[in-house]
Amino acid sequence: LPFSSSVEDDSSHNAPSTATITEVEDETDDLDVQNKDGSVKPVHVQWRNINCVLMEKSGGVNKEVLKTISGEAKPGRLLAIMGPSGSGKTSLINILAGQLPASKRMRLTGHLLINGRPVRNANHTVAYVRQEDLFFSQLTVRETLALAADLQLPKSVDKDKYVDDLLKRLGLAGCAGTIVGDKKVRGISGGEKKRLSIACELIASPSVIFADEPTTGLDAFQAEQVMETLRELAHDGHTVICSIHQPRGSIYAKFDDLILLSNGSLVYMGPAGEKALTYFENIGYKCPEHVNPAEFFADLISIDYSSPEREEITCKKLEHVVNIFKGQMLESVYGLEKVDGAGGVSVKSSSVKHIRPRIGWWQQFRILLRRAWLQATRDGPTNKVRGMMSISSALIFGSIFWRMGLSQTSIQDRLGLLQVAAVNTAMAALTKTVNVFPKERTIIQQERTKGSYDLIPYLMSKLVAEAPISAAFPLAFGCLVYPMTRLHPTFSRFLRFSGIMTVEAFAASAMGLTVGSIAPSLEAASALGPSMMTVFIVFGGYYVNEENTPLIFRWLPKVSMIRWAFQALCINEFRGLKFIKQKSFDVENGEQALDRLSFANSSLRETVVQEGRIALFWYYLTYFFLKRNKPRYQKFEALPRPSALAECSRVSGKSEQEFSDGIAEAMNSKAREDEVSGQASTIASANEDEAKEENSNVTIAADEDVG
Ligand SMILES: Nc1ncnc2c1ncn2[C@@H]1O[C@H](COP(=O)(O)OP(=O)(O)OP(=O)(O)O)[C@@H](O)[C@H]1O
Repeated sequence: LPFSSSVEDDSSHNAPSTATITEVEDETDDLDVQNKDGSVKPVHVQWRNINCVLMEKSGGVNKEVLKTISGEAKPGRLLAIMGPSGSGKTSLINILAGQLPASKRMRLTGHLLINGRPVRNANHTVAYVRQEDLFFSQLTVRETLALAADLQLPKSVDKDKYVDDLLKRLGLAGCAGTIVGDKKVRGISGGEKKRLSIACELIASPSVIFADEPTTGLDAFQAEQVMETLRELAHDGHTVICSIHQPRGSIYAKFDDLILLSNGSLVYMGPAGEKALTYFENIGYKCPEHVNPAEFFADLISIDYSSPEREEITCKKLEHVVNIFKGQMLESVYGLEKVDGAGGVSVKSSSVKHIRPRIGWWQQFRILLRRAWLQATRDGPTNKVRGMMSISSALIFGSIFWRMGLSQTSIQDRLGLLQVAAVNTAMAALTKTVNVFPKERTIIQQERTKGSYDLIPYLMSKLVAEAPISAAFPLAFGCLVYPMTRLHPTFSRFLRFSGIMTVEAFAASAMGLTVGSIAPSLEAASALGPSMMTVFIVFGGYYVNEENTPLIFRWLPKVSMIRWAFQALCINEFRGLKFIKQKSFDVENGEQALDRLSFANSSLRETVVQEGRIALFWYYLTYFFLKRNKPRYQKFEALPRPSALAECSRVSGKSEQEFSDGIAEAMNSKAREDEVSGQASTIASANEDEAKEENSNVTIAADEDVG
């Protein structure tokens, strides 16, 4: 269990004000998540000279998000990253968690060490509690945890007991039976959601817990409870790193260590509490009595943009405190030597590893089917809206096309009704899916990052769970519209009518899944889905005859789910129908009507098979895009090793420090690239070698190459 506490006493709990970094004794090669007795394995996270730069398209530096940030987080301690808005807290926490969203415009350099080793060699498990809490809204707290436990824990673990322990430990026992809820249905509170997020993350037994602004949007009491939870987890042996904007005094008192950031620069890194205040007092900034230290720091390191004079004064003050801390840091063991000496200069991989699911496809399918079923059947508001839409549109169309009869004009009415029925069914299914799936996609991407399950069982479970519900709405529509309009009046035709609409709803829903898996946001999906569907409506078989379609668009009717549904509905309706003939050129029977639509030679079976193929095609595309569009994280770029650094510095005419600080810029500047081109291959080969041989003679080889 993640909670059993047995953390070795860390003598650095009372470290001096400028935190010193000591290499953690790592006696075993195995950096497993837990010790054999089940306690959390201590993980020491260290980072050096992290530079994160946003580049302009032209190659120049647009913004320095983080400027040469170094620090550490120790097991058994709660580290808070504080700073004004835009100071780089989220960026730093993302980098440390190995989950900084990748961007072509971003350059990330520096070192990240886990228990003294480059992060790629580490085997630690990371939990990341994000600002946004994403859950399946219709599941209860207990169900949410139980499903996560079923997917992530080995068979040998007593899952019920595990979940009970988690619920108790995180203060969620009281709301275990309450649904999580969303904007439409009220569920648990914001603080409970945050603690549920933490609980879900704890199932993987992480050694390091990251929490990005865990108190945002919570009231004071809830915020206090969430922070208390994180503090307890830290004291249980986890390494806890959280970012926080401006905590109240009682929350600040829970922090063991503190990082202060402003404008991407490090203002302070060391113990929180009195020691941090003493540090600032010693450099001339005393916190007045009875003032919340967090507020004091915020005032000290924020830039006041109210007037040019205030801006200049506050910028100078900030520069002053940043420089003082930089000086102290350079004097301490924060310097480059120790890390570089360890032989690891470039860290090319992020700490996010691809974890394989623990259980087989069948079990994954069963668990996910249960979740999808609960979510689909309990989502009362959505189902109610869909039901009402189906009934109201059936009543409207039923009234407009009331008792059509068998006159010549009824042929046009029939075609109109069948077309609007096909359009209505497709649109309803598509809209429902694009409104729900983008959020679900984020959840499944996060779960898949944790290795909870594979995509195929997920998609299969979704299809199976939603099938009865997706079929219910077209059936309700058909039940009303069919007798009202007096379509071909046999029961078997009615059943086929409903079946065709259901298959079409599946195809439209599958297209909604694809749109939801490629669109970057819910808004984009809501715009993209209906506009794609409009094209399929135009080529839906009613407005443009396929034979008259320009060659370039000929493929469109073939992939339009509306066209195949319309064609199938027409075949179902017209075959065997006799019309009242008054003039010689009148249409005598349904076959003739089908002939005029170019549908005479196709069979119902063929059209339904085509519709099924379209559904499968969209399902496959959804699978493809979900697989392909998994979150990508920014990687650290290679930095020169000391010897090469010295040579680069000599060539560029800059000091080593200057060269190191500006390396991201240098990497992107064409001119500088040319300047250091002689060293580029050296650096690359040195870093490649280093991946193979940690401490060997790579540096010598690099030196020789440079020579
Ligand atoms: N991918 C990006 N593209 C553009 N700007 C970015 C990107 N990532 C970070 N930034 C900028 O870097 C700065 C730091 O951002 P970050 O989100 O880390 O700050 P923060 O301290 O967490 O802010 P807040 O407290 O408001 O969340 C901001 O000015 C932000 O606009």
